[in-house]
Amino acid sequence: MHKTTKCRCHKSFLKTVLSRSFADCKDGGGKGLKARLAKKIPIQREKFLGIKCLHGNKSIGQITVNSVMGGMRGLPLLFCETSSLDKNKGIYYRGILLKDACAKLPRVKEGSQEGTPEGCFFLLTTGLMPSKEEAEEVTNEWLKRGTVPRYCLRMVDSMDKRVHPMAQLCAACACLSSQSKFVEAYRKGVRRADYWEYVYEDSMNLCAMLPTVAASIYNNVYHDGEGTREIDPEQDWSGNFCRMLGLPDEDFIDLMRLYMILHADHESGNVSAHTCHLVGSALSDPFLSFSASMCGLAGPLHGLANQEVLVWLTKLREAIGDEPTDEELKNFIDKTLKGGQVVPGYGHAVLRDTDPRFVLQNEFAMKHCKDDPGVKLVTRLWKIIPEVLKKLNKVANPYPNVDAHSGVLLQHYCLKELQYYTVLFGVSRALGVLSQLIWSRALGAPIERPKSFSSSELCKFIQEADKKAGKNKKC
Ligand SMILES: CC(=O)SCCNC(=O)CCNC(=O)[C@H](O)C(C)(C)COP(=O)(O)OP(=O)(O)OC[C@H]1O[C@@H](n2cnc3c(N)ncnc32)[C@H](O)[C@@H]1OP(=O)(O)O
Ligand SMILES: O=C([O-])CC(=O)C(=O)O
Repeated sequence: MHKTTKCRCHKSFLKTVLSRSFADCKDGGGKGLKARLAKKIPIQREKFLGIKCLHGNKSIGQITVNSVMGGMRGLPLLFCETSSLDKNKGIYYRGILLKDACAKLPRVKEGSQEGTPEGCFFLLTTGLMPSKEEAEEVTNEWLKRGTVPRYCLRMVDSMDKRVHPMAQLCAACACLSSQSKFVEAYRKGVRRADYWEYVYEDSMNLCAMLPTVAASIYNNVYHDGEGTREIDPEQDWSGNFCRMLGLPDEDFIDLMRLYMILHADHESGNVSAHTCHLVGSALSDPFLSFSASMCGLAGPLHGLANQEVLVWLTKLREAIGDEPTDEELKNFIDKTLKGGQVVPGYGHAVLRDTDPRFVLQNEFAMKHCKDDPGVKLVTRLWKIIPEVLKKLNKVANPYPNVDAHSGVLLQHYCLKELQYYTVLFGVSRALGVLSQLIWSRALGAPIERPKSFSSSELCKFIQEADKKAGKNKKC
């Protein structure tokens, strides 16, 4: 928000601005992703400013003691242009239900049955469904920008194999910060209104480089550094990534395209997106902001849950085999719960039904590998685990989330190394959190800094509120 322009807004002008919808400017301006953004950003900036000037004092929620002590769950607090989560229907990318977005994204590669993550990035950033040519343009941009600087690869190559692949990803992305165009421009005193252009450049470069960085981590940890780092200009982003992982099977590349689209964005309150936004709000560059975001994704209650699911399924299969009875499954789940552990891949902070990202992966599995024992087991557990969790009478959402399915699909296509799975999630999440970061800088979002309370301050607050309400209890 630009303070100097705040007071000069004319109400009638602002009202006109607010009546325009984001999709109104379909022509988008010049060709290419950046030109389209350059055309849209001033319009959205006026709208953002207009909302703040005209309605800034309106209340849209209430803060309770639970909000402060309960992880801010459910508080309507954050701004997010790229996607929005409905607790029952799941995520909408730019107003389009994920399932429909997957269906509509253009199929770019001949023979491919899935859209491309590059097209998804175009959708998330511009708010427009790309044509085939526009999705291809992003692919070509990323092919041009994909070379990773030697010093970064040298650092990755020097990592001990015992360092978790997610810790390696965080380190590699932080080290790329020295490439930042944003840092360079900031040092030269670039105008605040132009920050977004440099954040855009960094974000495009980071997305382009991620497959090589991620595949190098994989090959170093699991294949003694064997494997190519060459980018093939005939392949798209996912094709190159799979080739570098040594898994060039066409169906697997299609799975990766789908996977990268499904895991990209989940509005801005989840741990990885919020972290990227928070760190970016201090004007840390996109490489550092993304690195911080990945530190959050690496937690077992968030992205690492997909690794935990496979660990849990492996233990289950070792204990009761590939085709256990329902009773045996229920007993195994009970044992997990009695051991004080959560059932990984189940539950969600916001969703209250089966995660559509789980369903979309299951649909892929039914098409390509329905007889795989892991897939069959995950499909059966989808019915059984909720029955058990419901009986606890405390789990807000007993249904599977995105992480409950991905592992068995990766196993089917021979990507067996569980500790690597969250890196794939991270590569995908870059598309969403970096799109959000471009928009945060484009709209001039300020530094994030909520107020905190100590327990005695909270008690004082409660006593005062009780006094006002005529009660007189001690905290
Ligand atoms: C990409 C993603 O991040 S999707 C989420 C991935 N994470 C997982 O799959 C891990 C397993 N799930 C969980 O731990 C939780 O469901 C979370 C972290 C996702 C959400 O947490 P919350 O919003 O606190 O869930 P909720 O309000 O339902 O929690 C209420 C209680 O149910 C428990 N609970 C929630 N989910 C589960 C589960 N899958 N298994 C067992 N218990 C659970 C909580 O631990 C909590 O118990 P407590 O009161 O004794 O502390
Ligand atoms: O929305 C959340 O809190 C977690 C999640 O599913 C995601 O980030 O994909």
